[in-house]
Amino acid sequence: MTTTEPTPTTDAAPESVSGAEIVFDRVTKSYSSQGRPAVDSLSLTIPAGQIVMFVGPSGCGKTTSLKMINRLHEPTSGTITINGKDVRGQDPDDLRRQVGYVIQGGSLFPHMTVAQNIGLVPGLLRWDKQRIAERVEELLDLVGLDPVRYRDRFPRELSGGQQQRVGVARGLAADPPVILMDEPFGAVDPITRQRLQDELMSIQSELKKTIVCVTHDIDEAIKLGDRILILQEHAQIAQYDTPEAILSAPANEFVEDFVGSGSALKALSLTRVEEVELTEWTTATVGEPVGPVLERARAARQKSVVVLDQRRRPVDWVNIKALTGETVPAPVDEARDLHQIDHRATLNDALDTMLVSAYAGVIVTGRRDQYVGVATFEAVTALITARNEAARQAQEDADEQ
Ligand SMILES: Nc1ncnc2c1ncn2[C@@H]1O[C@H](COP(=O)(O)OP(=O)(O)OP(=O)(O)O)[C@@H](O)[C@H]1O
Repeated sequence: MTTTEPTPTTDAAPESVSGAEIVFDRVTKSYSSQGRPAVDSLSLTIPAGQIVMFVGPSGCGKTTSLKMINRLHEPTSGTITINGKDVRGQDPDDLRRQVGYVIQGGSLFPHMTVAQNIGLVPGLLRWDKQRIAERVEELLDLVGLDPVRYRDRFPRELSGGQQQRVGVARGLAADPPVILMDEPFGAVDPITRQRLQDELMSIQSELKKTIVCVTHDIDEAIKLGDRILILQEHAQIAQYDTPEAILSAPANEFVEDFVGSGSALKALSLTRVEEVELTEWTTATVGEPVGPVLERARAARQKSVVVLDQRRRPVDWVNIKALTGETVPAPVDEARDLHQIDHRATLNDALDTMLVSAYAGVIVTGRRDQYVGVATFEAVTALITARNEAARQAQEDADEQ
């Protein structure tokens, strides 16, 4: 066992970062006295405020490594520190305050309401009732669930994606600097998965936590990770780098195989919708008189309008012919899927979403799900063409040298 702890970081973290640095120093975990350890002397620094994705073949030690951070597993030797403090020396309550934990399906307690599930850790930390209630409201809002509608429901009354959102809210409840996620979006359909990934990125842009996330899905790792840790058997590091670096310069054959073919296509996962030139679609607010809305739509030569709620969140996308009343109505079917995407979603996501959208475009949202514009099919394909052309040109230049 090592006796020297890594020195705590002395650099003051930028104010906007609320995450903490995690350092693995020669961490080993043996499940039995025979054979090579599941995790064999892993050393790694996870920078404060970043998302680091753990990927690798089944059984390579991803989950074991993750669970040693919050002491669900104890290392056989080596140390893990969070902001310089050895996790093993810490009081379990302190550790819970510092480390949120989100797993597949949300793993909510079925006999507890949404509010009780989210308030669980704050309750253990003996926050008063009022403070817990306020925190629950705030978090439901953050993960895109209306507190009034959802706080008193039981998990069985929620869809898989909603349960997962509540799971994320629960992980964030005590405002921990570190969040651990184990296959958090593994159990939902592809579109919901994409939506949840977008939400996570949007939350992270506000909160700047340190997020360590285990996934089987290399595309998810490329999309979400500031850095990706690719592990081989016994948690040996094959490569630990940014998605861009891993795609453009895989460290060895193992990484090349793991990342797979179609790197050009994968590069689409690195391009964000915010880079697309968005179209300013005509918008209307629920309850607003219809007359001026129709005038605006006609002036813009558009046959449909995006309807927003009072907080500028899209709630409907309607043909102007449907606006026959005096005021803009609230949507009939509140649960209708608008196929909107977050501005940090990837071009791949945008194309997937367009395939199921009624219009040749998707609504793009920004902070707190607020409307920013519409990405049209033409604008997305124009950007893809431009990117491909630039990549081709770069390849030609490289070949010439
Ligand atoms: N509680 C345990 N007791 C004994 N062996 C274990 C235990 N947990 C994990 N292992 C073994 O340790 C190794 C690493 O397992 P781990 O779950 O960390 O891998 P993983 O990379 O997360 O795998 P997967 O992607 O399949 O979830 C595997 O060989 C596994 O069989």
